[in-house]
Amino acid sequence: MPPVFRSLIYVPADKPRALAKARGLVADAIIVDLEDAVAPDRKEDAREALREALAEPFSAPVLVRINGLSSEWATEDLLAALAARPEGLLVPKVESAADLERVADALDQADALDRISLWAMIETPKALLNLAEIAASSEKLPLKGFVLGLNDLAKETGVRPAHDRGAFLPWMMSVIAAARAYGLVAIDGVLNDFGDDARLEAECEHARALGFDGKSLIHPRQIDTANRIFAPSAEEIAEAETIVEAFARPENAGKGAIGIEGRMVERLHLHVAESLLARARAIADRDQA
Ligand SMILES: CC(C)(COP(=O)(O)OP(=O)(O)OC[C@H]1O[C@@H](n2cnc3c(N)ncnc32)[C@H](O)[C@@H]1OP(=O)(O)O)[C@@H](O)C(=O)NCCC(=O)NCCSC(=O)C[C@H](O)C(=O)O
Ligand SMILES: [Mg+2]
Repeated sequence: MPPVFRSLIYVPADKPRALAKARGLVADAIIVDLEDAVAPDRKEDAREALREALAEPFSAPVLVRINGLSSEWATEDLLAALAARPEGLLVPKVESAADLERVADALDQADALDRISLWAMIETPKALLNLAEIAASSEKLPLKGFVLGLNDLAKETGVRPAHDRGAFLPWMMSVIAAARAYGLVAIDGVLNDFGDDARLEAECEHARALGFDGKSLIHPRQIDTANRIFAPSAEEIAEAETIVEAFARPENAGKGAIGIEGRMVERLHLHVAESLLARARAIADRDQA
């Protein structure tokens, strides 16, 4: 089954009510945050809350976002995260493959390399310049995906975020190219205006059209929109079924390209259709769980 990551919601580790709520949310992953959502003087409390929270099950896989590797909190965060046994670690401000190797070494020492996946935040100019080597590190490290950090990218580059996200487009597409080259999941950045449903819908449609698998979120009200837009629509499923059925007909056996309703359809489209149907099945399974 292909992985399903339509919606990944950040939850500040030091907000007990939000953590309690997150346990039952229908997001595809929960990111318990020790980094930017937690004030410097709350870092220790947040680590303690993380340990307590992960002692009980969540309805979705949990990733823990540690503080940046160059921060004073990184080592303690790593230890706390490893003890809490999440499904994944989200590493912010990754700038090179060497950064991920450092985290993987810590996982290795804790005998956790085979049970905790790594996710890299792409949110600095150096990460953009080093995307190829960061993605290629997945050949030896348990790197599962990229999560865009558009707030930090705006801060670090001077880009002024606009509704159409035009200035981010080349970087977003570079992330998609690097992710696809190495079979990684690609997740769009957050929309800070969590009360703006129309803008959320537009950003999800935009990200899906660019090839992203899902969106990172900051508020529970954003989950349903992301889950709906990053899932294949009924129309797309029907179209994919038509293609699969057409290629299965005896008269089309051995043909590389066929015509369906006035349109050329090649075997590569059959593979796209089969992937879409597999994703739709995986999402149906996830939604029933
Ligand atoms: C953004 C918020 C601070 C808004 O909080 P608030 O005004 O309190 O929201 P509500 O009153 O509407 O909350 C309603 C109930 O929902 C719960 N809630 C709110 N947010 C979450 C959440 N993220 N997960 C789970 N539950 C949540 C509240 O507890 C209320 O429930 P109850 O108390 O029972 O009534 C707040 O939403 C928030 O803190 N969001 C997460 C912020 C965060 O994590 N930020 C860091 C990640 S984003 C980032 O860093 C991006 C990246 O790195 C980049 O560079 O771009
Ligand atoms: Mg950030």
